Amino acid sequence: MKKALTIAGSDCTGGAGIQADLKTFSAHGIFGMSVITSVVAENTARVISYENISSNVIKQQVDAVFEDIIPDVVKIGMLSSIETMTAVKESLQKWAPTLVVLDPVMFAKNGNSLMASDAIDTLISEILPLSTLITPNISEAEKIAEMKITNVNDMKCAAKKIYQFTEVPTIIKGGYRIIKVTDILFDGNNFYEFSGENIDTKNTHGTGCTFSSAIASNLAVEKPLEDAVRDAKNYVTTAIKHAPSLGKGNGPTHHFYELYKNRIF
Ligand SMILES: Nc1ncnc2c1ncn2[C@@H]1O[C@H](COP(=O)(O)OP(=O)(O)O)[C@@H](O)[C@H]1O
Ligand SMILES: Cc1ncc(COP(=O)(O)OP(=O)(O)O)c(N)n1
Repeated sequence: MKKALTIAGSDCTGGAGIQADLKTFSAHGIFGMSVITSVVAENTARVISYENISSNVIKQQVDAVFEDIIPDVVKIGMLSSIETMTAVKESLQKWAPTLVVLDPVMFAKNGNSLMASDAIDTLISEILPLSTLITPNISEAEKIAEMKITNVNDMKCAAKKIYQFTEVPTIIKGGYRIIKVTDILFDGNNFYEFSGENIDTKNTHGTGCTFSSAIASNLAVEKPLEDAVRDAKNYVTTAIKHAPSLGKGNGPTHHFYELYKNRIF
């Protein structure tokens, strides 16, 4: 069985963060493991507060995983402070995982910040270059590439710019922010466009976490990058389409629709 590790924050309502990542790994038949960086008190409507786990405990969690069960892929989500980023950087340098999918989480969909504003430079200089794939949404890509993105051409320009200073393939998620739900991948040589059905729904809590974990799962089973992204796109589209409509805000998606669609409850 392939194994995946997520290094991310905990969403107590289960739609995003560590919880979404573990559900996505499981839905792909991957053994999931987790290192918690931050505990977030959040729901589908708001982020109430969060508290970061100490650097020591983050590093010890990573050591505990790697000295026993070596993951085939690492997915990174919420790293909210410079201290957290430094701890994760040191752990990655120590254990040198071959595949690292980085979702550079900065804000929750409801607009609440999940990363300190003084940490972005550290993210760019210390964490981005240690990744094998970066998966920003439009606003994250705007901050990393330092440019405004309003259309697919801007997405391409930003993905190329990020590649130029990181040498890491980058996929920019169009999500609901661009008219068409198109995601753009630049792998250093070519651009790839992934378009999916645009679902008119508010149930998109954790879509970024789910998408990047699905890509990580597909890379763990050695799918080529383009196939890994295409299959992850189909997975997240299905998960959004069949969301269970929970909560008062942006509800979570259905991570297990394909497994349970024929089951009568
Ligand atoms: N309403 C939607 N219909 C279909 N796909 C969507 C929708 N919203 C987001 N997606 C897809 O979900 C994935 C995650 O994107 P996004 O929601 O932008 O990430 P994030 O949660 O990081 O902001 C992308 O593949 C995006 O195209
Ligand atoms: C603990 C935690 N991590 C990440 C996020 C952001 O998740 P994302 O997939 O970008 O989706 P939204 O939550 O923004 O809908 C989070 N909310 N919590």
